[in-house]
Amino acid sequence: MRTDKPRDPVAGPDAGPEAPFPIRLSGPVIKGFGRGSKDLGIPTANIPADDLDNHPDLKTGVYFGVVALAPIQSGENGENSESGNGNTSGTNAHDTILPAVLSIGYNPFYKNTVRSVEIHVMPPTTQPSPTAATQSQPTFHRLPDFYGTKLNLLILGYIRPEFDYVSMEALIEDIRVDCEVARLSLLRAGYLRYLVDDGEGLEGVDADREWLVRF
Ligand SMILES: Cc1cc2nc3c(=O)[nH]c(=O)nc-3n(C[C@H](O)[C@H](O)[C@H](O)COP(=O)(O)O)c2cc1C
Ligand SMILES: Nc1ncnc2c1ncn2[C@@H]1O[C@H](COP(=O)(O)OP(=O)(O)O)[C@@H](O)[C@H]1O
Ligand SMILES: [Mg+2]
Repeated sequence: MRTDKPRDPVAGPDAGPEAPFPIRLSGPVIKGFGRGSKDLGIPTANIPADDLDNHPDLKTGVYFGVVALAPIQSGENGENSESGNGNTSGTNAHDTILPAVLSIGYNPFYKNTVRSVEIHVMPPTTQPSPTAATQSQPTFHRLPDFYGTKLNLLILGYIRPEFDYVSMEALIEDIRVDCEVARLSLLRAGYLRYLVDDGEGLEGVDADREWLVRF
């Protein structure tokens, strides 16, 4: 169970990801238990946990990183189904590397028996955070549904273990703080370079950014 200890505002070393990070996971977005949006108001894109077999030492918990979504396929007549997809964020998620916060594990609050990998995609860091404590009514980022789309995820750091909670409100509040920790963590130069090309030409970073948008 979570204690009332104040949370650290950032996670991971300031200089940038430290081994075993960055970790690459990818897969098609699959159906979960349908709780993220319905119960919590926090959509999470679930991907198969199979890739975790390559990382047997990776513990369950909450992590931050960056994601990219495969481009939307053109329709039968060659038209792009992008138009009218209801994306109100002002950016095309399918063109962009976006910040993310994720949980890997058994969701102790719900007592799942299978391990899941669930990613909450956040708005670009250039936009105001919808989950900031200063918002009168914090809300979680929502895109048009993208089930079946291939998603590439680069995990850059560990935030905390998974907990059980006394109430759903307490779980939601902790996930809200996770979003803020992820955002502030990614705004440091050593992490921001995964979201935005900093022109430094760092070999590992460039290779990871290229991998992210290769589908
Ligand atoms: C950043 C983040 C942190 C989470 N932390 C916890 C946690 O500590 N304990 C828990 O039981 N579930 C946690 N969850 C998982 C939620 O309970 C989960 O997203 C919800 O059950 C939705 O599942 P679904 O995708 O199967 O619908 C977390 C999810 C996210 C995105
Ligand atoms: N910001 C977002 N992050 C992740 N998924 C999102 C987001 N906005 C919309 N979605 C969509 O919502 C779905 C997840 O909703 P959720 O309620 O967690 O259902 P499920 O239990 O099927 O995973 C994702 O698969 C995706 O299609
Ligand atoms: Mg989900």
